[in-house]
Amino acid sequence: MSQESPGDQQKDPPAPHHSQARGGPLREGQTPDVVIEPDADTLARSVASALVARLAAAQAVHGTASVVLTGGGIGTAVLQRVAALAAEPEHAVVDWTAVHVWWGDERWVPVDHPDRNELGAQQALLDHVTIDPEKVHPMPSSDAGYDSPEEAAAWYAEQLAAVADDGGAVPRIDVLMLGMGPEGHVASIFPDSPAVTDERPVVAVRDCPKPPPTRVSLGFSAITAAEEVWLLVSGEGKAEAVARALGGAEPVDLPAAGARGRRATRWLLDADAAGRLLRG
Ligand SMILES: O=C(O)[C@H](O)[C@@H](O)[C@H](O)[C@H](O)COP(=O)(O)O
Repeated sequence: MSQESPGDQQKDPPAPHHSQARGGPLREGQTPDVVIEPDADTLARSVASALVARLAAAQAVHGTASVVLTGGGIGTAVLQRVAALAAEPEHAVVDWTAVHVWWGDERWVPVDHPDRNELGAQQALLDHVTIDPEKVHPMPSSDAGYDSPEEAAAWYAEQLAAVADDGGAVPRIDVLMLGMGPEGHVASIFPDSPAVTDERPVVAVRDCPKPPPTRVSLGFSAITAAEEVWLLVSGEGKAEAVARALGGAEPVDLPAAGARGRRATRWLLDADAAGRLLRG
């Protein structure tokens, strides 16, 4: 994204790194942006720069910023790059003590389990910046004292609602990042699963086809309440799902197709993940 960053709202979208998706039953104003970088490392660097810029801009307007993190390889690589930027005085433009940090999903495992997305985010970013612990909102772990993931999901929904300033269910979320599985799952919303149609902002997910089988996830009502949804996708194994999502797949078949932001939806891809998109 040397020419265009996904967080830059001011510029017109130039080719070749930035093109409009075609097809699909999208309403006006919902057409996703597609950004294609040559490889995963370049993608992580450019998304990190864009995220820092977007959060700094949100802080300039609102005083605080709010981000939803994702696990996964590219999501974690982005956080590592954000930490690197925070260590460079000329790029340390985000006040991390004024950032609300949320998660898109979490595995129902003990707090110190390596599968926890929270642990990955701590190691990649949160241990390397000065944060306000009151503004960091991990999803509960299985050993946190909740009887069930359903109870934990309800608690997380309360946390979101508690800081929503308009009496709504979800606070302003400036950027919500999602990885995508090769079959099109986002957060822990899997194809043909009850979470696809669950209208609650936070849901318990059981019998996941990918281990661990039990999780807590934001639902579509929370995901689509975000100002901007950024889908971070790298690798050839995702290329078909990317093409189907941008080609108008139904969210029940391919949940990533239902991940849309209020103001922007950005598909941030490496060349391998973009390999089956039609050009021209
Ligand atoms: O267990 C999961 O549900 C996955 O970890 C998922 O949340 C992840 O974000 C995507 O599958 C993308 O992961 P990659 O970026 O590693 O491909």
